[in-house]
Amino acid sequence: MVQQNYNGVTPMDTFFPPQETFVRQPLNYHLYSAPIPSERGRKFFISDKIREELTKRSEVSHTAPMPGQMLPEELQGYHSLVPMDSVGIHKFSTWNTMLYRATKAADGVQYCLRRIENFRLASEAGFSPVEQWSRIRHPAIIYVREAFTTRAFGDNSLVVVHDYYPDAQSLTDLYLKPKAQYNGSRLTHSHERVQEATLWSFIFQLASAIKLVHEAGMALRMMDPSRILVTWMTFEQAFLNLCNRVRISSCGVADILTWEARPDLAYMQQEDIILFAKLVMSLATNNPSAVNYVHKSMDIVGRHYSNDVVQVFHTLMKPVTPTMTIQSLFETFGNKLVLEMDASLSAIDKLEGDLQSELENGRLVRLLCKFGFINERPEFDRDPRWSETGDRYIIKLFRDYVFHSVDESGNPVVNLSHVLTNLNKLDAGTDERIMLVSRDEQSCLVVSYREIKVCIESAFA
Ligand SMILES: Nc1ncnc2c1ncn2[C@@H]1O[C@H](COP(=O)(O)OP(=O)(O)OP(=O)(O)O)[C@@H](O)[C@H]1O
Repeated sequence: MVQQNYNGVTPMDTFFPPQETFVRQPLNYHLYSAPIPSERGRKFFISDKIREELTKRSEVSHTAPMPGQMLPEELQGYHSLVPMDSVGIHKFSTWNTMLYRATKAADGVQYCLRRIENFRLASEAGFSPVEQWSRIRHPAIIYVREAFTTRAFGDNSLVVVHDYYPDAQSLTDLYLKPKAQYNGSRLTHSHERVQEATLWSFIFQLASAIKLVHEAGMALRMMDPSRILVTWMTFEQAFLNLCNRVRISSCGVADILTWEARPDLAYMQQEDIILFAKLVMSLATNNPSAVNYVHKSMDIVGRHYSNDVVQVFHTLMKPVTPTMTIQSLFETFGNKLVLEMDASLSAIDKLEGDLQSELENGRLVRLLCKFGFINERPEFDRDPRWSETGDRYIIKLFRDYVFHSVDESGNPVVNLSHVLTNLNKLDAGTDERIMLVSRDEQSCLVVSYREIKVCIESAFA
């Protein structure tokens, strides 16, 4: 490393003329960052809805297993297994499957483990699809991590590991199962209709996933609404169709279960398009078997959706020919795709705005921790000089000024802006002066934030 003194002079300067001295400007980040232009209004923290949603996810990802479940303690580097829902056994074609959330010891991240009971792998080559799937990266496909067989559950189980999205809900749960509602005094059951903008968003995300998979020389092989998970929903009506994120789960499982050395790829890809058509029709009509009543279903679609959606159905419902590809569907999308792109850009802006409003919090928490370390230390309880003299006295008065102010009738002042403004000015060490008065009003000090900051630094040290 080159030695440098305060004037920026290095031994090399003997050969070069002196450089202009660099004057370091103080960072001016003591006030909350301005909101991004597209944000309406100014707010200090992320919106309540997003906070609620994120908290719910965090809660779901921390649930403990019900007692009395005989689960392996450790499984190929995964631990803390928790069955993912109360339903227990699910069916994957004819196989019984169970879903677990588990933490991987190597990275501490939670994953979704799908266990297929009593499965015997005919040959190691049966795992080759997992390798292919692990190369597929698409925002609408849940990433396939690995697969292995195990006897840890007391049988021969196959386990396929996918990324885990806490609190994800399937399209079946959201749109194909009737929801109970009280209508006056009567209990009624109704479906939630998919809004047109949301339907488009689902169509684009899934069609784009199919396109990528087909271009990689593979097939999805299942597009069941119970396997398509919604991992993020629109919260604010004003931002209709923002952030409705769908992801295809369980990719690769069907390939292992029905492994063939030479699969008929063209046939499987055409099957994908048929399955996709069935899925979209089920969603648009809230009916899982809509495809069995095409005329009636098209009638419902025509009544609730625009001509552009009907056009998509006409393309999807055309008799499948060997030359038909998912690309032909993209040709019908037209400017709807542009609208979807605009919507996702707005979604990014919105999240960026929310991120920005949380930007300063970490810094303030660090400052509050410092206060916590300094104020009211029990080991100095018997030494009143600890907080009644010198630096610590100023810190104590400042703490009282920020947190324990009272109004003229003696009621506590609970004003978050007062706290945030003062902590920010303290953190920046501004030259502005404030008057600190002791509780008994016997002493009064006028100090700058810069001086208080120095006191805190030295008391902490
Ligand atoms: N990767 C994942 N991350 C988070 N949750 C998941 C994941 N995969 C599945 N789930 C959750 O587990 C539930 C059950 O998933 P599964 O794929 O078994 O579908 P299912 O509705 O049970 O269908 P079936 O009964 O036909 O098996 C999903 O609805 C979803 O809530």
